[in-house]
Amino acid sequence: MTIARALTIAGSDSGGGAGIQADLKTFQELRAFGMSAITAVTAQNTLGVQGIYPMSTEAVAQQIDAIGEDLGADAVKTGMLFSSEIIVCVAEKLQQYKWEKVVVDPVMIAKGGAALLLKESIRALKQSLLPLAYVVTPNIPEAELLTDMQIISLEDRKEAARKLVAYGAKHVVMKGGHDPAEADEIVDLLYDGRDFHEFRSERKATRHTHGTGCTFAAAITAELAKGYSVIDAVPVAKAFIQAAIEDTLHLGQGHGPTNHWAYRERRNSQ
Ligand SMILES: Nc1ncnc2c1ncn2[C@@H]1O[C@H](COP(=O)(O)OP(=O)(O)O)[C@@H](O)[C@H]1O
Ligand SMILES: Cc1ncc(COP(=O)(O)OP(=O)(O)O)c(N)n1
Repeated sequence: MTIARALTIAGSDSGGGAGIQADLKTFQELRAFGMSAITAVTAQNTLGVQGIYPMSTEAVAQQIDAIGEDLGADAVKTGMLFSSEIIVCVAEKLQQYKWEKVVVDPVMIAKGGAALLLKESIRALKQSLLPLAYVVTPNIPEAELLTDMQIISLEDRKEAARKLVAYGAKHVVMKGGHDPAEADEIVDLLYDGRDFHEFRSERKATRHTHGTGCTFAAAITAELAKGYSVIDAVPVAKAFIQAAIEDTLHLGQGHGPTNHWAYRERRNSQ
């Protein structure tokens, strides 16, 4: 039996809804063996981010080496990278181990407003990491900052996706959760450098969406690790996050986490 191996390089969320914790839960639920390299430790819960403690680049590099020299990875996801130094270090390691199935979730600002990436590091993300991205998964505000353009319409999103491919990403999945129109339907847009594909779902009226972006990108990563194509991975990730949002856990006093076992439970009961 072949075991799909998925590595996440991201920050730790003590509240368990986003970051490394969301990624590993998602990998496990989708039957990929999860591994991690932690870039920063955050003290965080459903009310917000209370503290950020970045790791040294030596510590990040050593964790990645520990996996690259022994277990290996079929797909890699990057999340919160915090600084230009960590971005450059991760980019070097991705190249050293020749990892190609790389999902870059360009995490910048948490829902509560905390900066998870230093403003001056957006340039490093663009220059060092985007050319290595097999898939990049920005939300609309992240896509705006990466492309220096305002995104209002679907046409704007398409223009931004073309720019991201011009920067070197092979595929763009632009998430629609932050659509300024707040429409009843959410459209996540996939661009493969040639064609656009729209993935539509019902917008749930809930405050329990902490970690949706991490979970969605981790689900894509798990599917890629298992050998599926991007066009096949995105609908699975979409069904995974929809179930995780709908079957809410009602945890915490603020933006609660999503339910990472909902997708499996739904399938088991079919
Ligand atoms: N209220 C919601 N109802 C249903 N799906 C949602 C909702 N909010 C976000 N999603 C889905 O969750 C994923 C993450 O979206 P988004 O919120 O845009 O990203 P991020 O968490 O990075 O800000 C996307 O697939 C999006 O369609
Ligand atoms: C440690 C850590 N990494 C990433 C995030 C952002 O996660 P995201 O999925 O974008 O969800 P929100 O924070 O926006 O709800 C995070 N909060 N912490």
